[in-house]
Amino acid sequence: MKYEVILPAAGSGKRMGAGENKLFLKLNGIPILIHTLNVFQEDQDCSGIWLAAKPEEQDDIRSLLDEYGITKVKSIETGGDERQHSVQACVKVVEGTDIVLVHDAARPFIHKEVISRLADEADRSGAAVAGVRAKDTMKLVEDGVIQETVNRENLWIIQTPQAFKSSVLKEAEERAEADGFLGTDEAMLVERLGHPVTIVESTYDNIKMTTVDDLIFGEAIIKSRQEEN
Ligand SMILES: Nc1ccn([C@@H]2O[C@H](COP(=O)(O)OP(=O)(O)OP(=O)(O)O)[C@@H](O)[C@H]2O)c(=O)n1
Ligand SMILES: C[C@](O)(CO)[C@H](O)COP(=O)(O)O
Repeated sequence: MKYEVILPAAGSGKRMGAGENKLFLKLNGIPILIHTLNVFQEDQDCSGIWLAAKPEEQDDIRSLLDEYGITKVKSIETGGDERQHSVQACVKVVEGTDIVLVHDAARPFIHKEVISRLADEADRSGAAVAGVRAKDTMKLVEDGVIQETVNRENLWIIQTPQAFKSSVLKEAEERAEADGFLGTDEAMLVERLGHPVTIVESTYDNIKMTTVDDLIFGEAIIKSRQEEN
């Protein structure tokens, strides 16, 4: 199933504490942003990439695209203060296919096979997100005190990509903007329309590079994949 992908890349990486956008940090000598872009550059089903980036970082990103031979980027839009605003900037202009994926530029290890299942499922149901089952015992805590142990059978940890029919994503973003609603992922915006969102089982190594520990995990994932090949 052919798709376009939106990659929000306009974050600050505060929790990484590197003093710069974490997407420029290198794993195995290559910037995190390029690892993520390479996944979609190499996927035959991806017909175009729409990036959101800070204005002052766009020239550096264009240089990286040239250096690493990334040719599928159709547009670099100006990101906003919140992730949702960055995604919104791209949703307003994305065109090309009926299926649109949104994927954190900070998740460089997504598998092609998961992307493919997400695009197929979005084509069938209109909205599908990647997720993994909660593995640990889960508790609801208030003011440092456990309120209850939550049945983890029904708990999923949600990742990106999140895949949508273009019309569903555009309506969800428009309604959120009009209502001043801010969510932490696109599924939340679609859920509030009353539209069902399906889960596609992903992998635990599709981590978001968020804190310094993730750089160590990231290097280990790359090493283990190199050993597999
Ligand atoms: N205003 C924002 C905030 C985030 N993002 C992007 O959304 C993805 C997930 O966000 P997160 O991991 O929270 O990144 P940061 O905002 O950079 O991190 P932090 O919250 O630690 O500052 C990243 O690819 C990030 O670049 C974005 O495009 N625009
Ligand atoms: C969209 C997301 O990756 C799903 O897990 C996540 O919500 C984004 O992370 P953030 O740290 O809340 O920006």
